[in-house]
Amino acid sequence: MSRPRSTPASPITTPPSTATAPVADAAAVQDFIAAGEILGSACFGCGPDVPHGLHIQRTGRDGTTAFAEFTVIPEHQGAPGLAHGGLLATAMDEILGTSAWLLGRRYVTGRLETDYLAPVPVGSLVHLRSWCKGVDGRKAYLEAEGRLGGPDGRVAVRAAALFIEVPLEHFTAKGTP
Ligand SMILES: CCCCCCCCCCCCCCCC(=O)SCCNC(=O)CCNC(=O)[C@H](O)C(C)(C)COP(=O)(O)OP(=O)(O)OC[C@H]1O[C@@H](n2cnc3c(N)ncnc32)[C@H](O)[C@@H]1OP(=O)(O)O
Repeated sequence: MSRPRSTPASPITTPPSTATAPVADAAAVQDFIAAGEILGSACFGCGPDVPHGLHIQRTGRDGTTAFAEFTVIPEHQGAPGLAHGGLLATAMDEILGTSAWLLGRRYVTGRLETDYLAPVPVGSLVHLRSWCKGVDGRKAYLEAEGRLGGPDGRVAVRAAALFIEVPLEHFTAKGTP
């Protein structure tokens, strides 16, 4: 059996040689407030009004690196006593999206790749971190991880993603359900 790769990224989520270093936008926090007015409080990842949502709390940022945490509750269970893998991918998506928005533009997930390295028991406090590795036109290349036992504890889940910049209308225009 081969060992896990040192990065979760496939060629699709690896920045090409033409990518530039990410630059955090100082106005992004203000943009988040405007984004919050659009997104509301119903986000499954971070919305406070979703009864069994993840209730992810953003705890800080450093450049384009975003930090957050959430607690796995019984409603998040998959296999007995353990967090559902899809739910952990959702947590990765949320923290990746937060890092992408620190770039000061509007991004959505185009591709999400997730590695599960250790089981996450119900009751765990999961420490999330995400950072941007590069930007190439509308594409942003990001990675994320979720740790147990503290912000520098064991990595239980990690992800790589390609985010695509979109116009405001992506969120405001109503398509056909
Ligand atoms: C107090 C309140 C605080 C608020 C604080 C806010 C903070 C904010 C936190 C947000 C936290 C939530 C984070 C959740 C984030 C989601 O979960 S977003 C929801 C899930 N994602 C979606 O719904 C996206 C659905 N897909 C689409 O809408 C469209 O496919 C896209 C992604 C916009 C792209 O469509 P398009 O604009 O027509 O562009 P297109 O030409 O197809 O693609 C552009 C380029 O990207 C490439 N590409 C696109 N998709 C892919 C792919 N899957 N694989 C490879 N390449 C791809 C294309 O090949 C193309 O490449 P080039 O030809 O330019 O080289």
